[in-house]
Amino acid sequence: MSTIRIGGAAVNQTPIDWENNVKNILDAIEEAKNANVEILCLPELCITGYGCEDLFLTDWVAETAIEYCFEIAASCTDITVSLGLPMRIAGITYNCVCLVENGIVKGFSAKQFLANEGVHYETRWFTAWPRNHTTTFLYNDVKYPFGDVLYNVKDARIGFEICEDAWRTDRVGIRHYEKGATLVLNPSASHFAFGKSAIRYDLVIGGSERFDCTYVYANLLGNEAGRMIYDGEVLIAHKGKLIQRNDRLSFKNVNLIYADIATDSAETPETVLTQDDLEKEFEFWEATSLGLFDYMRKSRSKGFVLSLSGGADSSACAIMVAEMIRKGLKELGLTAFLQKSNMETLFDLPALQHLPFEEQAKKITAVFLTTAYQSTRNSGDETYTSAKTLAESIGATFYNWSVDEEIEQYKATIENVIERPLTWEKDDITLQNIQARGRAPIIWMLTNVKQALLITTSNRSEGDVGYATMDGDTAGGIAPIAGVDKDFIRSWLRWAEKNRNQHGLHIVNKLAPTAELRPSEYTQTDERDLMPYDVLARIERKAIKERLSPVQVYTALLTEGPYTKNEFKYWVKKFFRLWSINQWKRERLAPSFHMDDFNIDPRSWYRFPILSSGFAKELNDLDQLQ
Ligand SMILES: Nc1ncnc2c1ncn2[C@@H]1O[C@H](COP(=O)(O)OP(=O)(O)OC[C@H]2O[C@@H]([n+]3cccc(C(=O)O)c3)[C@H](O)[C@@H]2O)[C@@H](O)[C@H]1O
Ligand SMILES: Nc1ncnc2c1ncn2[C@@H]1O[C@H](COP(=O)(O)OP(=O)(O)OP(=O)(O)O)[C@@H](O)[C@H]1O
Ligand SMILES: NC(=O)CC[C@H](N)C(=O)O
Repeated sequence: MSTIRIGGAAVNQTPIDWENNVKNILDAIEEAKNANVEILCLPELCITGYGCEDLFLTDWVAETAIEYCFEIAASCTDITVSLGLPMRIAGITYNCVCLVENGIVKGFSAKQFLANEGVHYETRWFTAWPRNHTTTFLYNDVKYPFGDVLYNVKDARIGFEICEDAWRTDRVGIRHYEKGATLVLNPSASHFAFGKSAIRYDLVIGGSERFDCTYVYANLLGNEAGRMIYDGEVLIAHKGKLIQRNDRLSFKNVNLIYADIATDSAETPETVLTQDDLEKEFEFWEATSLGLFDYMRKSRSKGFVLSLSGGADSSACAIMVAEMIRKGLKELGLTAFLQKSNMETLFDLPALQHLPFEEQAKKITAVFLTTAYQSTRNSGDETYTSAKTLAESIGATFYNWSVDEEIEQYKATIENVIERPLTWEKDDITLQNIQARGRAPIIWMLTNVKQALLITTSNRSEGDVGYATMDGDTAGGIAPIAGVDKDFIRSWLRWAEKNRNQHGLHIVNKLAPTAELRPSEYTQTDERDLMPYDVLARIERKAIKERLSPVQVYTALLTEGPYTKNEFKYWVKKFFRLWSINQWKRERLAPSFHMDDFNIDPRSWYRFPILSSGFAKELNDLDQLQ
């Protein structure tokens, strides 16, 4: 039986980091050649990185990319490789892939369906290539086929579906099948979102069945450019069966898999795999760990600083950094993990090497994560104990100080100039906000000392309704949990205590979320200030993801229960009112990771005017309903 060995590799690229990107590509090719892979698929736009944004409109990025493309091509001896790059022809940019066979460029295929939904804005940079149209591209006096091209390599006839090309009902593979393709390669840059892998399985396995072909799918890997995380999924399917897949969300730079396909028989290979079906909590843990690791090293920061209140949000962020370290150590090993973090000079490696795993992880966490509990007179003992217990359990450095004196000083200065005392009855928000702001300068100061990243603990529910003090608890450079709602964060913490053995969470998981900004006699809780978090999450989904009007949201909630009409009406009005006046805060939040099937970040998924009527007519219509 004659077979062909086909592979796909995920690579962890960074926009215009030519050295890193080319090295990863060459390493993937080398690894593939060592494994006798004959045809290798690499991800979309892997030479430049997918997230170059308006750089795709420059001439020089495309010019540099094509130079690197030919340089890499020269080293592709004894193998066929696909290389993704932007190409500019007569001032128009196309999203392309180059096929190289044994060191020779065979041609270029251009993307026909551009991704322009949710987090994708490809039509801003690229022009879609018309189907069935082929031209030539002239480079160094040689003409190469360009456009909707099919390639004959060994016994295979190769066609490309470049990511979104496969996501349409009228997908490009249909025409490739009609033209006799036997192998479809799919170089992708498909952002991570909960449960999204299942859709890819349908496209890949379904495509291989429908087109009676072998199908190779290779996604980008890692937090490429700041907000989007790519899970590095690689799938190989043959005539309706999944025959190879990799582990997603790896900390490695290159993640290669391959399979042997019979070219002279209709038989399907013996090993048939099922879907890598991860639960949402597990995916959140893995994706956020990888997102943080890449963000830290690509921003050249030395670890993280966190204002740790002992409540759910800051504790979730602390656990994520601890998990990032443990995952990195397990996957890469001690030396490689510290080297990749650019932090190895901060450690005595020989001393660390002899420690058991958890001891090692704790010592590293002490350097990577510095936390501080910052009390005011309204802080409770329980939150202090919770913060301290958690920090100790993961090994983070923990400081405890009071910011009361500074806050009292600010208060006295203002009282002096306005010539009246500030009181909780009259000045509630002012007195709350100064406490949240009083914590910001000193935690930023510690962050500067450490040359670290300040984590902001903002979550999506808070972002919906602006329940945070600007330049206070929003202070920070990265917001790792801003892509998920508070209800989910709380359930994830319970999951992490049980499933990740994070025993330090036992106090956090018993506390009711509170800002702890009012004196204790006011018994402040988030849900009293706002509404039950599960209702907030339900309204958010209907209003933002499903794009329903206030009346439509209210009507849908009534069918679900279990609250009264008046309660729902009050909360829906509150949501839309707070949502609209707080758009400016969402514009100013630190970069956050896209996690769910929607988010509220105006720079990635959801755009909304900063100034608007505040749904005046729509909320009035809701009021009129019986
Ligand atoms: N469109 C716009 N563009 C620019 N600025 C705009 C603006 N609209 C209002 N503003 C300004 O925004 C300011 C008000 O915003 P800001 O000072 O942030 O304060 P604000 O949103 O009024 O209040 C903060 C809220 O967050 C809650 N909080 C704070 C801290 C921590 C926690 C917690 O859960 O731990 C909760 C607190 O209970 C309160 O409900 C005003 O000065 C207003 O002029
Ligand atoms: N006593 C404190 N010490 C240190 N940081 C604090 C303190 N109180 C609040 N913060 C900071 O302000 C952020 C916002 O508070 P918020 O109440 O929204 O979150 P949380 O306390 O982590 O969780 P929860 O809302 O469940 O109590 C905290 O995550 C933390 O970073
Ligand atoms: N790069 C792309 O074409 C991505 C689009 C595709 N719909 C995805 O989300 O995976």
